[in-house]
Amino acid sequence: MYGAPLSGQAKKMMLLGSGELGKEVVIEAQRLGVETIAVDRYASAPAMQVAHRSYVIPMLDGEELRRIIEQERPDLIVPEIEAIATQTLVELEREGYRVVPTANAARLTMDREGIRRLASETLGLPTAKFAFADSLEELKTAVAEIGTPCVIKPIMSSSGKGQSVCRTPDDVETSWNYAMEGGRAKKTRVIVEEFIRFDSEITLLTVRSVSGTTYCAPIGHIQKDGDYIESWQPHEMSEEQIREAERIAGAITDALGGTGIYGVELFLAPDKVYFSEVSPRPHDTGMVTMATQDLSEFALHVRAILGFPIPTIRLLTPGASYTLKADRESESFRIGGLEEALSVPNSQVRVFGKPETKIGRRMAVALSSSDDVGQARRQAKEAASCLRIEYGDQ
Ligand SMILES: Nc1ncnc2c1ncn2[C@@H]1O[C@H](COP(=O)(O)OP(=O)(O)OP(=O)(O)O)[C@@H](O)[C@H]1O
Ligand SMILES: NCC(=O)N[C@@H]1O[C@H](COP(=O)([O-])[O-])[C@@H](O)[C@H]1O
Ligand SMILES: [Mg+2]
Repeated sequence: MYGAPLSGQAKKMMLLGSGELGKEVVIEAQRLGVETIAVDRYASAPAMQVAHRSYVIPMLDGEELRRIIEQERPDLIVPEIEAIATQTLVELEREGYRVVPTANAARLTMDREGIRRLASETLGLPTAKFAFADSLEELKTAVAEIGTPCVIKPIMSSSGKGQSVCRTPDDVETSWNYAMEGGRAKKTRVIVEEFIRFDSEITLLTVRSVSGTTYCAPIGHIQKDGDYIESWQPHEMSEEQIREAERIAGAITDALGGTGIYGVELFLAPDKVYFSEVSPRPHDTGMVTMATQDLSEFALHVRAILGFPIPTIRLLTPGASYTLKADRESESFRIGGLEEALSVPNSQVRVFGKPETKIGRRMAVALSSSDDVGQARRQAKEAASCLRIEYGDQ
């Protein structure tokens, strides 16, 4: 039971991170009458544009984070990005605040080392071989140990930032420099992973709620430079692959605990399913669920974290998503081509409303449905290709 937003008796949800995924979480929370507060490192972030109010703070600054949380006293603290002062969240949770799904899940997934050691060393889940390095010299040793090709990533980064494939020992220095430029926090540590030659990769959205653990239909996706371009649902898998994927997703989400949606990323190789990483929150590739499921991944997250039941999740139709990315840095731009994009059958568009473009920044997504997943993919790609960014000085 809770009162109306802004009445003083409302259920208050604070989002830490206010991108495109948070925007949809806020919309779903508001549908259930929740008061929403959006926080991020920059003004006019997508979720801020739809939340009841917002704050701009450096998200890795524990004191600032504590200051606004103590000022607002939210019922639910909902991390939406990884780069947050998660140690402060752990302390606040101890003091009685609710962090979604748990402060420990946010802490462990904030850096690749925490989650990889949990998955591989504690739970014994199958992963690529990995090693860590804190300097160029250490990296050379780690690459020699893992072998080439291998993938090098800052331990704190997302959407492929600072990630590269190191094909020969001569590439190590280039990869190191690239990781140092792309990391999100001032950390120099990197992970080196064996390069997995997978047939396909999926996100298995896993929902933990009072109704138990439920798996959505697998989402296939294609990534370029470590960032997602295209996703579709359902992805065709054998019974055996589905069983193994659910076993892995069940094990990692049980270990992280709490309630909410998790995006479990898996590589499907001919004879093996590999755990790659997990988001303790809605997943970018899961935006497709806005076109395919009766409850999108955002609706599921909100329902689960509010403690409401989720008796069933229905896949209503196959569908696909395709992203629009900027190719320049600008504060003066317009997004056009919506009329053409929306002329594609069974297609929708989400324009995120980000205030600035950056090279490779995701600005919008096209969503399509069809009885045939291949057709849905073609439609989403066509709709996205109609969208264009016109820069102010053009
Ligand atoms: N060990 C690997 N072998 C082969 N490909 C890999 C490996 N690690 C990552 N990749 C490729 O790079 C993509 C991005 O990697 P990863 O998910 O670790 O990065 P990220 O920055 O956390 O991305 P996001 O935030 O979008 O999840 C993967 O989805 C996969 O396509
Ligand atoms: N792979 C993670 C992911 O997609 N996260 C989503 O992107 C936003 C950051 O975008 P930005 O870098 O364009 O500000 C995050 O806030 C989240 O919504
Ligand atoms: Mg990933």
